[in-house]
Amino acid sequence: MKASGAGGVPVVEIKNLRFTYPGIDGHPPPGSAPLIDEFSLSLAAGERCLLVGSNGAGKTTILKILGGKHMVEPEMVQIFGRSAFHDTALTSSGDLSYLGGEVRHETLLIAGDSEGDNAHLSVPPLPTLRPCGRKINHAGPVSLVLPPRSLDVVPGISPKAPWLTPQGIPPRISVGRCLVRPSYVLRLEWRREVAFAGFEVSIQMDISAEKMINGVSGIEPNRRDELIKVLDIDLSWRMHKASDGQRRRVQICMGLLKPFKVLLLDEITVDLDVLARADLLRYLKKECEERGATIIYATHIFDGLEDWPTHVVYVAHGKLQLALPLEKVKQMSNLSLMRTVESWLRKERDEDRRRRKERKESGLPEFEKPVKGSRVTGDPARIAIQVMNNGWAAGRLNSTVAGEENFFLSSNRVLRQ
Ligand SMILES: Nc1ncnc2c1ncn2[C@@H]1O[C@H](COP(=O)(O)OP(=O)(O)OP(=O)(O)O)[C@@H](O)[C@H]1O
Repeated sequence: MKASGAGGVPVVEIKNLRFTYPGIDGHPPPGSAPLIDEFSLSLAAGERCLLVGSNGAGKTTILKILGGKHMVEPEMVQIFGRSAFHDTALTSSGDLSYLGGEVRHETLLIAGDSEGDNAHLSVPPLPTLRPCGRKINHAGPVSLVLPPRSLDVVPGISPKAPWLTPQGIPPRISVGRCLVRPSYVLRLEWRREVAFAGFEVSIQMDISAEKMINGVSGIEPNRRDELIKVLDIDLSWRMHKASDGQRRRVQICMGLLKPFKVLLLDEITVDLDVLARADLLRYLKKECEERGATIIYATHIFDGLEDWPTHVVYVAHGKLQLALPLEKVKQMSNLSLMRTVESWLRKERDEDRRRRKERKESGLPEFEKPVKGSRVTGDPARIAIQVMNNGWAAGRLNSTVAGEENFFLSSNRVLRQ
């Protein structure tokens, strides 16, 4: 099934997307079913797509793939005809913006050593990413590997890793008792249970909202002022003392400062009061109508959304179920949008229950057993070749380490001082 924008050139194009969360072994276990499968969608400039589905349906995964956070084959997901994962300029320019929800995937830069510009083809296997005795046992996907001279395209270098600067990385980095000679930088992601602003700056430290917002350079002052007004931000708020909703407003403001062309929103309005949410939705609609921005918004909150989207996309079990213009949805059902979606989800749940009952009655386990350690994206034959070429399939490296220890340095040539 496929949704098409109103005849315009597609800005967002998903073609037969197939994705399974990769793991550290880099190989697909036999029989693993893809999490997202045969998913196609196309959206044009100015369109606002509401992405709906039950918990675990795959909405966040789809948004993150669109945001270039998971590797898929380039032709499967294109933004302005470019692969979001491979073409990092899409996000670094601000053209493509992802604003995540409560549990945010934070970026981690790892320096290591590998030869040449094709560093991304020779990422060392996981064990070599454990220098200094630090254990990496829980992870985010490897989303980007860059040779150091590409470092300036990585947005939001964390101030917690002062050795990483937009100018490049020094020839030697000292970490604890280790001296690392890096020639590539790995960008990993991992889940973190605290709110973060875009730009990888913690928004729970003792810093004013003003400093955070004005600290982003190259922003058009009128746009900044308008966002501060729309989100009703008091610039004197100290972030460590702000309420969840106040912090969330600053996070959203920072995520919208650059005039995005495509915005991916993964439920970010949970902490907002009714007024803030309504004003934000109005602002986003205006961005689409006046600037031709395209927005995909995954949410479970339908308040104020009745006439907001131009399209509604329903995903269940990683598969596209419906992708329709809002008018078509309204023609299909006399109910409100929320009640319509509720009826879809109810039907899906009843189907699931019926299937489980049938399995049980025929002596099978009620729930299908997930294959552990699922691994691969795209066509298995092609992936096999990629794995052979680079010794690395997109993997997840999860970190349970918090605070200062968030930043790992790794190398397959770690020198002792
Ligand atoms: N890092 C991960 N590794 C393996 N599986 C994952 C990972 N993240 C999510 N999943 C699985 O992928 C499926 C889809 O998750 P996803 O977060 O995309 O769903 P969602 O539709 O956004 O759900 P919700 O509405 O609850 O936010 C779930 O079954 C989830 O368990």
